[in-house]
Amino acid sequence: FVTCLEEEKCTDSSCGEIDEDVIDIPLEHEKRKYFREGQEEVINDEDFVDIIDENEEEELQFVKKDTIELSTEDLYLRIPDNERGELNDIEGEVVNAVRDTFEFSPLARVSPGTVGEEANGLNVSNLFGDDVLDEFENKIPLAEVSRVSQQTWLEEQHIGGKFWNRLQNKLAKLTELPLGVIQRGEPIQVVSYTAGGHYHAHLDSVDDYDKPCCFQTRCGDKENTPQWSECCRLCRYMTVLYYLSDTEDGGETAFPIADANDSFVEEKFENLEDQDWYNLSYYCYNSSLVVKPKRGTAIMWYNHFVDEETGYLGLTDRRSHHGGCDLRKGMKWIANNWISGTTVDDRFKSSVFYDGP
Ligand SMILES: O=C(O)CCC(=O)C(=O)O
Ligand SMILES: [Fe+2]
Repeated sequence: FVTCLEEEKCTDSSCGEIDEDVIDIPLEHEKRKYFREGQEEVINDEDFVDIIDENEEEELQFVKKDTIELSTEDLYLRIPDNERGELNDIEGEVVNAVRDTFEFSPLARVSPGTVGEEANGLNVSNLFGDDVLDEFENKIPLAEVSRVSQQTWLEEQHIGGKFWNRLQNKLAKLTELPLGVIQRGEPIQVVSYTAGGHYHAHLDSVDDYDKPCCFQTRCGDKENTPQWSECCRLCRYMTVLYYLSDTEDGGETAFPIADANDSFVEEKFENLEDQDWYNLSYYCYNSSLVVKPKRGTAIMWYNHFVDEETGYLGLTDRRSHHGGCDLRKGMKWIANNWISGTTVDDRFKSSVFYDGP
């Protein structure tokens, strides 16, 4: 769809020429405000947001924290446990598609053969696989390795258009962003951890404003640009993280400085070396927000501020640092659904992940 929200930004004819997948939507919206201001608020029943899918009359609800360990109630949502709930679909269709691929022993996880391997039509990678190998050769403790996990990218073709569309519609309602914003985002990333696995605190997005957004960029002659490419920067406005499994022991998602005020954030970064608060193998439970994975639930948060002048993607919010704590037993499965945001200058640039209807 085409949106020309502010008349003066385009003439009638330039609007007419814009491809259907080009989006011009400032990012400010109700849920974000609710999130930012919600820290101090008591959440009443009537504040809960019901999101009804017009076609299927399913609903998503924001729920209170009685089912989970959370210090901030309003950023948690639960998808109903009914038999055909969205995440049960993900559990069935997505996880089954990749489960065989991911069933490596902890040792296989760091053997060269598993790095960038193709299996069941999916590319599996150990992110920082080579680093992990180096670390192992140098006998550096697992706790010092920033990420120990496996991940793969799921696209529409892997799980089918029907499911993909339903999920995107749900996300649009959930995030209160236009469907077009959801559609131009990256594929879904499925991540699994075995015992000892973790991902130390990090930002999902970056502030490297010399580079264009990866979701809008083709590097060299590549069809689209890998999310980790050097030529571009991640522009992940929001993260929606689905829990595809419970965890028996450990494996929480931690936000070490989620509730920090500005000066506290500065302090945390000034003394980073001393404090090492981002090392979740050691400091998971010092975090200001710790979420215990529960299958069929999801959390979402904002990685960026909205630029106050333009209403488009602003700087990253360092309070959104987060990661996965050490899993001590069994397996943990999650999926990341990143929602891309564009800067004002690139607002008419299309996404490499979406060709339009
Ligand atoms: O495993 C988790 O709970 C967090 C994962 C994460 O932050 C990521 O994959 O970017
Ligand atoms: Fe992350």
